[in-house]
Amino acid sequence: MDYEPPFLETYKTLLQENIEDSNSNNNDDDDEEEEEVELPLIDLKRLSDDDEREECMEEISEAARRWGFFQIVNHGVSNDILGMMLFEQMKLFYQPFVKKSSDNFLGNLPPRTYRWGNPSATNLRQLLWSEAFHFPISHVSMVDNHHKTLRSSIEAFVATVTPLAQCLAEILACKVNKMIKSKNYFRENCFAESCIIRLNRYPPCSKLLSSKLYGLMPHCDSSFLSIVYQDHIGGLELLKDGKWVRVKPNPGALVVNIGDLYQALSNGVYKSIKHRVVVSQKQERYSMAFFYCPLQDALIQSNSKPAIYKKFTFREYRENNEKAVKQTGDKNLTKLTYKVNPKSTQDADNVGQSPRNNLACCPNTDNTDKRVSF
Ligand SMILES: O=C(O)CCC(=O)C(=O)O
Ligand SMILES: [Fe+2]
Repeated sequence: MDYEPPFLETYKTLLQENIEDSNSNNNDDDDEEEEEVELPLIDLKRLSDDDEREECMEEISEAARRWGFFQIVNHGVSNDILGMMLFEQMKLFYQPFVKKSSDNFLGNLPPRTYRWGNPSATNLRQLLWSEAFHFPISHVSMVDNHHKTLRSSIEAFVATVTPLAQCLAEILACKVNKMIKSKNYFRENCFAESCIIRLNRYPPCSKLLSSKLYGLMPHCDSSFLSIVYQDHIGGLELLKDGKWVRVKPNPGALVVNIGDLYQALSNGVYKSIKHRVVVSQKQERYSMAFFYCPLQDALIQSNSKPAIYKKFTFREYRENNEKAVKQTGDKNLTKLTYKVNPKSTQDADNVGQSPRNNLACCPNTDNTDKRVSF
């Protein structure tokens, strides 16, 4: 199939060495089957009901504290838009590999808009059995007219998912006592153009390899929060109480997860949880992630005292992530370097301690404020 990236040819040596190695050591540590869990499911329709709104907001906050992950229905992003996105995504990935990987395939976009595998992998775990198109939203307008239905679908998706992300961010903020100084923090710092979208495809993978490599390595997202649409195949796993668990796929819902920026802003109340994607032996899988991010110079500083994290700008954080990936292969170390007291045990694993329900910046305390809607 001419659309598949040449994983086997490109990583031949790495694959041979590591497979021989693991066969002779018989040390496959991932034989154990992970437990499957259902993420807390939140019906956002309840936000429009005066009797249920408060309880629904509380559930969102609780899920973000305890799980760092939850799923939402009646979120306002229509099935038509999601269906169109999936259709466009499949059309894109089914283009021949030589075309997808050529310069200017989509127009005048930066070279790493399309990415696959991991050129710097030194072992199988780093290889990444996946391909992705990664667009800062500010680049979407540069997609040329050969792909205009892709461009218009992304624009329609972004137009509904950005207010959804802002609404969730504001609900989370109002549930942590005095977390941010201004109730307009997200409106002033996050815009559609500061966000990122990533279209993922995970090709099927042979039985021999599928247990030895990842579609996406364990990572935390750098966003405030991420909103993910996935198909029915499954493969997303997250670290829950120190153990990897499989997330039961629900294509009728969107998955929301807390990113590093929100963990820092909430002074560790909300958890940016490590997650990864494992690959299927039989079927390809699609997912689409929207990363709700601020402008590069936005300051991330929790107003809660004592602060667990030093203040930083998003630009600084991203640059340090890039350095950490180059030096150690693991961007997750960046979060630790921002801890005021790296030895302190008070962090995101120690959640649920802070005073709650001060609604000083809650979108609903001011009943005239109806800007947050679906
Ligand atoms: O494919 C998924 O379900 C998750 C994708 C993801 O974690 C990411 O793109 O950061
Ligand atoms: Fe992620």
